[in-house]
Amino acid sequence: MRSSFEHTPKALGLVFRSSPVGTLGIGALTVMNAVLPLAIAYVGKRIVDAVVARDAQVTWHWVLTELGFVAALAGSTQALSLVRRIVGARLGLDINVAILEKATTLELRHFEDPEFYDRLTKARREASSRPLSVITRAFQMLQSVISLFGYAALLLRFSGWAVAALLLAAIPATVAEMRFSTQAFRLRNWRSPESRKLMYLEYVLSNDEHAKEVKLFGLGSHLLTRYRDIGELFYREDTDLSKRAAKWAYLLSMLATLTFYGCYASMALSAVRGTLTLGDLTLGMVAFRQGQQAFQSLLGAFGGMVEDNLYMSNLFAYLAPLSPVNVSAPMPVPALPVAERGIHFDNVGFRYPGREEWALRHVNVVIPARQSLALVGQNGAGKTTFIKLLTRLYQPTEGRILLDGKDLREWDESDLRRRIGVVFQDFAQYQFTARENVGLGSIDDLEDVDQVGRAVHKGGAEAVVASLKQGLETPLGRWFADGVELSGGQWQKIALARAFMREGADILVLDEPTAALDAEAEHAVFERFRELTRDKTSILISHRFPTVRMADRILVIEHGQVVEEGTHEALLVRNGRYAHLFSLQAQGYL
Ligand SMILES: Nc1ncnc2c1ncn2[C@@H]1O[C@H](COP(=O)(O)OP(=O)(O)OP(=O)(O)O)[C@@H](O)[C@H]1O
Repeated sequence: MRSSFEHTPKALGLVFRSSPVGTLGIGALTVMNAVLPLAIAYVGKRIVDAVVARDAQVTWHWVLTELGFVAALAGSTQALSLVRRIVGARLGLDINVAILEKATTLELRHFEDPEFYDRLTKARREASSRPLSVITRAFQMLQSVISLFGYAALLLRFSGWAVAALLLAAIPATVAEMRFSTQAFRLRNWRSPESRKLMYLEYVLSNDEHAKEVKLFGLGSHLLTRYRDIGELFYREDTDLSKRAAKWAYLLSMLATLTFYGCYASMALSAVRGTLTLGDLTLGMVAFRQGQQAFQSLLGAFGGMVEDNLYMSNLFAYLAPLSPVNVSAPMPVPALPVAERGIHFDNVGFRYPGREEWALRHVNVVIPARQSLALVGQNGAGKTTFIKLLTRLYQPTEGRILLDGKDLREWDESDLRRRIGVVFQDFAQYQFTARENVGLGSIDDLEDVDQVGRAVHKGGAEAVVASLKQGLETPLGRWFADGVELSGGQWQKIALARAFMREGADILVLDEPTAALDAEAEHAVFERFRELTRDKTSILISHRFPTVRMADRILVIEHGQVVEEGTHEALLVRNGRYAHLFSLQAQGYL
């Protein structure tokens, strides 16, 4: 039971911090909504008594009083729903911001971890509405308790049995409701991976990125069938549960109705016998029925709280501090003669989370400052992984990486980011303006048009920008009005320019961002890149040898290990793996 409510105080805190005045407003209006119906019931009795006594003046007086109360109740009910909407809107925004804020602090491994992704989806799904629901229900419970005590006090004047019957008859229905809401929660949580599949299929079927392939390969009906199959399964499960819940709700509400009519009959007979006035009978009936509703609503709110707490456990699990990365602490490796400035991979090994195989193993590489290095290897050899480790997107599973003699793990995140400029092969295409697409490379200089201009020049994107109607201020991509879609190669030049925004960076990494360029254009880009990075450390990955041979030094990676290294010429003389790959390409096989 305790665990059913453990998130309630946190949720209340969340709502209160989001809208303190609104929360107090909900509290005050809820109390009014509880007290006014009691007053109306009592006034009703006085009206009937005055009518029976044939006293017109008193009747008028009470009728007008009741009118006043009813008007006040209508006002407070409206105000309550208005305040709730306002508080809900504020809270929805605040929680979504908190969820996204958390997302910005996540590591790459979290986004690639399906379990964590599930948690994020679950948190986003209902999180913004549940905390408000908790507070609404808490106040609803308060309102019901006040009403219940009021009606019970009114009823006690006639019969203690009536009060007991009132309370007992509502319990089974509530227990059933609680059970069904727990089952609904379990069902939705359990099928959350399937829900993500559903969302993904929806995405593939409805976005421009996939539209070409979906049409040309005729995937529409196949994907739609998959979508429909999962959707139909969900539909069946949901309707089954709803039907069962409705059946039990009906049966158990009949129990409450029977109790009500039992009491009604007994009080009516007392009135016939003259032991109860007509006013008392009216009051008794109103008190019984409303009391029964208040009690049911109390228990309903209680069940609802249990349900909200279950859903909120998803939100709080997501927002909870993350477990530290499961890797060895900096290893007490004997100090090696490292270059004063430069990068040192010291016996580095890495396994992706949840994978058995090593993506990289026993990598020992020293890259002195200002050297240009090329990584060569077949698909899946581990080249990108090498870059991900160097940029600390992942941390080595074993060994360590030193930058200027200091373990990467000990570097301050922002210092490290400032020093490294990277373009990955799957770089992002932001649906923003050209200036923003470039400027995002150094967020503090987003507005600095001169710096953006310099980066555009270095990235070789001048012609691209010149072809845009509104120049740098042209929105790119097709998502928003007036957006201009670029070709793959043009996007790559924009992404290159983005990397050059970091003017302070002394390590530049290009992970095959030029695949969409023709061989000549790629060569030109790398020549320029080499020129611009003469006094910097540069690392490039390319499958094209004319580009690769420009580097001072080449590493050949195979199955996660460095198998050869040296200059282009030295590697050719060696006549090993590199020479083999080179001759294949020279003959036009690669
Ligand atoms: N996010 C990931 N999660 C699990 N395994 C991964 C992940 N990314 C890569 N791998 C695996 O790690 C190995 C090395 O991949 P990596 O991307 O480093 O290769 P690469 O040499 O850059 O290949 P390519 O030339 O195709 O870009 C591959 O076996 C790949 O399947």
